[in-house]
Amino acid sequence: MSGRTTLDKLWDDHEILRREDGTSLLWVDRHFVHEGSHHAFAKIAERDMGVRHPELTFGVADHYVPTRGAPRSADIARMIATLTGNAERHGIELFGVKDPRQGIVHVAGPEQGLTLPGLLVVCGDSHTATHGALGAYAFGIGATEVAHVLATQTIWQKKPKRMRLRVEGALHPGVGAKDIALNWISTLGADGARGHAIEYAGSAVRDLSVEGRLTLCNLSIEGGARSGMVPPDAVTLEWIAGRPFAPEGALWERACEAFLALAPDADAEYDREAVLDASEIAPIVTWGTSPEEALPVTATLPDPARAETEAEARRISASLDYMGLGAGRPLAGTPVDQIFIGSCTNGRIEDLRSAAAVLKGRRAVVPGMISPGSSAVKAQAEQEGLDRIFAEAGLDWVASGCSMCVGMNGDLVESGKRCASTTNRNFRGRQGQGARTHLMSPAMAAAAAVTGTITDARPLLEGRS
Ligand SMILES: CC(C)[C@H](C(=O)O)[C@@H](O)C(=O)O
Ligand code: SF4
Repeated sequence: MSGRTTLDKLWDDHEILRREDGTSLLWVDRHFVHEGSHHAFAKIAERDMGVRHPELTFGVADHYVPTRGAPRSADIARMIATLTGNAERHGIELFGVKDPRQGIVHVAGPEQGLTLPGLLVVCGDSHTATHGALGAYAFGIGATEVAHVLATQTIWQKKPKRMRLRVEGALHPGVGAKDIALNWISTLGADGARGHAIEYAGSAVRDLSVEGRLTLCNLSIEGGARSGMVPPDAVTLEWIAGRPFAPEGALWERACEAFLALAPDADAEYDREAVLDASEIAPIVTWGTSPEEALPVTATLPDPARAETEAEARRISASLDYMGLGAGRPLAGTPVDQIFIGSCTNGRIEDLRSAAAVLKGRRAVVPGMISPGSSAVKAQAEQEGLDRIFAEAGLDWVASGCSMCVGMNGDLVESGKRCASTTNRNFRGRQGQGARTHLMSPAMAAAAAVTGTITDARPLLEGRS
């Protein structure tokens, strides 16, 4: 028998039983809920069921929280109140609007030490793969499954195929985790990793900070993967040590041993392998309406006339049309109307530092909003004086939440406006009806702010940290 991958180890540790059809019942160690989980609470209420393990479930207000002042409408306020009510009713600890631990679930969970290596983590949210950056097996689930987890603390799953994505070599300065992710998604396609759990490996991944790994795993789902994971190493342990919910003392020592044992065995076999050369990755920007429609900032836009098939030509035309872009023109230099920095993809402290490195001493020529991924990130950024750099650049520094990533709190991009955004989805209407979204890294969004166009951030970073 060959050795086990990290996924194999986590799967074996959580499998309670396997049905004849190959579906397994898995134990859930950590369950996160947010405002959107209200359907699931309603489902268990209908059947008069309680929450089986409220101490293993944590609630976070994120999708609907106001980033300025009070909620914009009674409906929005009700979404937050419903979460609060459900948490109280079932004895679930909640990081509510005013709690200093509040944040986007995929930022706050890891930050509080609730996401640990070896845990099976679920949430009714597609970007739950983010938590895999710490060596957890984490995936998003639907409302019926959320109800099942609330009622039983278990979930039925078919084991995904195992894929290893190695990124070897060193990234150039000004290129980061977001660029690695958009690079592989544009190469393999938005469906490229379907049915697979990705384990990220290679020297460029090992060299990433945990923040970078969280960004990388966050985008796994945009390439069709069920989950993304970085096997725990010394970087992981150092990042987790001392966080509020992390094990302490002798327990921590024992935990570290167990965490490191989750690395794949040397002879582990994967169903699929892919390799990227880090030195070939440039800052990437999306031009279309799917994260796979992405190109290096130095490239020219595609031309439907040069497409290989008619279907592809139609798809390119439709995307260019929606985005209001001309075929074959350079991507750099495209004027933007506004920028947004934040979200569970790029709202962490390092993201804000890299945006600040570009913005320091410069003025934005278009409006923009910066929403930290959590209240703790906000406090840290303010302690470092990043908020002053943003304010001096003329950008709005607001409270933490999902905000303009999806606009559920009312932070929307107007129809026809073009937004340089550090988020993870550029679907039609994602940031508002008719809104045009270009996904990019925080440094690139900052560069767009100071030039008013899609711009290579690298020259603006020269001589800066
Ligand atoms: C609203 C929520 C359930 C949704 C998701 O599942 O991902 C959101 O977070 C998103 O990013 O589109
Ligand atoms: S920040 Fe965006 S992607 Fe992340 S959970 Fe919120 S809405 Fe979803």
